[in-house]
Amino acid sequence: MATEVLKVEGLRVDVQSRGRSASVLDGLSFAVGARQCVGVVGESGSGKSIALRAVMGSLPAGAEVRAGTVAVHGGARQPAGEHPPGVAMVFQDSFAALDPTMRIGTYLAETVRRHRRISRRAAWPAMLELLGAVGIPDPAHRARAYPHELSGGLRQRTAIALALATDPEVLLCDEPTTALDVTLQAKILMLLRRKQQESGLGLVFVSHDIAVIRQIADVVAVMYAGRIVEIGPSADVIGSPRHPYTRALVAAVPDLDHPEPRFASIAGAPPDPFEYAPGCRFMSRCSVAGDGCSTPTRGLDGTESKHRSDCVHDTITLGPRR
Ligand SMILES: Nc1ncnc2c1ncn2[C@@H]1O[C@H](COP(=O)(O)OP(=O)(O)OP(=O)(O)O)[C@@H](O)[C@H]1O
Repeated sequence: MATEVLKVEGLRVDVQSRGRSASVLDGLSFAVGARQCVGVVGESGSGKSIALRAVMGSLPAGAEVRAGTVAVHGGARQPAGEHPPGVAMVFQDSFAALDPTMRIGTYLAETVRRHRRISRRAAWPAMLELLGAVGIPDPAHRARAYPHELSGGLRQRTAIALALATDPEVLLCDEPTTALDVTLQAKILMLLRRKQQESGLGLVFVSHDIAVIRQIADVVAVMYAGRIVEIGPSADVIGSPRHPYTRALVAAVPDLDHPEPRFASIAGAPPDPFEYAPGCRFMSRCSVAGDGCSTPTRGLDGTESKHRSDCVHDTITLGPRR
């Protein structure tokens, strides 16, 4: 792998509800190289957002990091839960990222000024350049708008510009293009790709849309019930999935070349985190589950695992497949 810009190891996050506690992330480990994009897919509730927020050090109330480390740019491993330097995030909800009381140009220019330690006068054109780079038409005019005066698409692009204003080495993106139309989505993906090439930016890109992930990700991590169940080069994971869950997920994508595209869905629902049973969490929905899938074992990182290295059907790791 190229220079590693982010390494996450053994991340565990617990949430509390009515006096009970559940691990919604369980021993998550992955790495991102410079210019690399790690795409994260999985059903709703699998822990994609919580994973990014835990790495960013901005978990919602009620969620807490219980274990794990984060290292940036080959530096020392730090306990997860603090905002690591050089890491920025684009949230699903772009409203939350912007200050509703400030014109977007003022807010963005202020971020640029503080980060680059330049004068207000110098920050203004730099801000306009950023707005232009994310495809905002007529930046000088738009810069005077307040967040609520912008369409969802323009606001989302402003949020991306804001994240890029800090010149991050790693950008965590939580469904940043989901609300945008296909053309705009493609533009944003191209912009992120360009940033990767220009500045070596490493990306972690969460999406429920495998088509988008296939377009942007070099590596795909598939999450199920708080664990990564399969991770590897995207062509392999999407093209020839090994884990029964990944297979079901890929099979659920409609065949868009078919005259009448049809969605298949995965029967059943993911387990409630407060009810996680020992062993494989996909077992109850798995078409090939058998004896032994409910026996807990320990993975290399010490976490209970039936889903990863010891799934009877798969051995799922980064790197070339034999
Ligand atoms: N603030 C919170 N308090 C308690 N539980 C939470 C909190 N936020 C998330 N959870 C729980 O953590 C688990 C993972 O949620 P998360 O939002 O990370 O899933 P996701 O994969 O990002 O889903 P989606 O695709 O719908 O955004 C879920 O079971 C969710 O109910």
